[in-house]
Amino acid sequence: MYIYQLPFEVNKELCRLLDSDDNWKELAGVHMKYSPFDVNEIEQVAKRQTSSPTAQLFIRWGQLNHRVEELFILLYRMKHIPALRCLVPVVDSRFHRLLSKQDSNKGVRCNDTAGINENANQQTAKADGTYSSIPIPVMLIQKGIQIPVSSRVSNGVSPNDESSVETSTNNTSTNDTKPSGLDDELIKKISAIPMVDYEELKIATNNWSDNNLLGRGGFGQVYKGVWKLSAVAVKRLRNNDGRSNKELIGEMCLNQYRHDNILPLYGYSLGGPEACLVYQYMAGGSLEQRLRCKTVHPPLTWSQRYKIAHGVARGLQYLHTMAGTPLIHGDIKPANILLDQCIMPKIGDFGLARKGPYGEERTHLKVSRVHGTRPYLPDEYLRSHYLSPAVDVFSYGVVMLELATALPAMERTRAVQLLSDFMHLQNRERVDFAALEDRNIRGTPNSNPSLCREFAAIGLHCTQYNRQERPTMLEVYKRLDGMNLPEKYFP
Ligand SMILES: Nc1ncnc2c1ncn2[C@@H]1O[C@H](COP(=O)(O)OP(=O)(O)OP(=O)(O)O)[C@@H](O)[C@H]1O
Repeated sequence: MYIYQLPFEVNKELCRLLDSDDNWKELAGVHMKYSPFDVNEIEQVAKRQTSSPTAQLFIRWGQLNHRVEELFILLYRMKHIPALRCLVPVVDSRFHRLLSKQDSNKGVRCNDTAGINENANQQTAKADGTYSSIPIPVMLIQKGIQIPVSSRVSNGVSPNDESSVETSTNNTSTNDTKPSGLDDELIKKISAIPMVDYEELKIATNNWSDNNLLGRGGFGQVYKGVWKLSAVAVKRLRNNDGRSNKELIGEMCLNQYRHDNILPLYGYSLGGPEACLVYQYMAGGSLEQRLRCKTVHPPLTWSQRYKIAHGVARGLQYLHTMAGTPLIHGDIKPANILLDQCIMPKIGDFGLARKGPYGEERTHLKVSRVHGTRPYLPDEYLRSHYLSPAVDVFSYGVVMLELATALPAMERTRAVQLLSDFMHLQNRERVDFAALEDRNIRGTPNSNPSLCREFAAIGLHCTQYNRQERPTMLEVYKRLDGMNLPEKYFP
């Protein structure tokens, strides 16, 4: 049942309970992740219409196709027992366990997923391993059971990208974070993301027509579609295998981070033959396509390159400065930088993102597995498995070198295969980087040797071997922002 289908009496009682002591504000701000601005706006609308702010909140949240089971989980997180009781008649019986647990613990937080798992699994898993159309958190929990995270053996190379890496060590004293860890925290995060019916996506993409195919990645294919009158890109994850699920869940966890330079996830679908993620469609394609001139668009101008560098730096510094725990993207590369019709960049593909070290005194985590794309990863991560925001800084540096030169990050036929190594060598040999400017614009009216040198210098700084010598993303952003450039360069 969707929120907007809540029976009148249940809705009324919930509004009464949540209006009291402004409980709805905690629900909206803390659990549904509305900004203080949105919360204030909801309050103002309710005042103007002399209606219940909770009712206004439900109208707004309900427009995103949220379901009562999702609300039930958020209320469980709030430990709001009367509101949970009120919802009991309209949520699936598998969720009632949460209430009894909450009751018996008298407000002590607990992790109930194990109990639900067993229960839900028995009731809804079909013999062929597929799942019937059931409430989404249960579906995820079931899928979580299927993901053999601890037993999965790394193959070292991802199927589609020979330069992608995924290595593991036997180090047991790691602080690795598991995007697929289906705990209470995860349920809280995913429950704020709208679920989309698989059939709707099939229609949106013209039955997965080849004409709608935008590209292929390591996790599956991406199709253009029109969904609810909006242009979307639908990532159809291959076969629900462990890695795809892991990416799916990782992306969902990250969806709580909203920023102009982060690709918005509109929804997800788990009910069909394949899991799908629905994103905003980015008409400008990926930076990878633009740098390799794989589109009908002309080569990027320098003001566009600047806009991209500036926007990606802004998005990354946002992730890295999350209160207490930075968020590390882990796979920054041109293929994961999407451009809208105005060349505003948005960082996508959060499947490998992880929470970084907590607290100011901790500089890095030692992780058990290294994920990502080799030419964009620094030595300390590849060899020592040290994960820190400096990993993203290094990757960003390689992207800056590519923006300046359009040379590939790794070239097997080049004497020095890695672009970062190659550019450091050129620097030691005092080569003028203007001579390495993207050959598509070098010598044309669009050429800008000084900006090319500046981009290369930032790229070299970010790809310093010692991570302590790399700048933070905030420093990079400020350096870009402080450049004395004509008006047209500024986003
Ligand atoms: N939101 C989007 N709008 C427009 N095109 C997109 C969008 N998302 C992805 N694409 C296109 O689909 C291609 C495949 O994307 P996907 O994220 O699956 O793979 P990738 O990032 O290239 O590789 P991998 O996931 O293995 O790192 C992209 O290169 C891009 O061209």
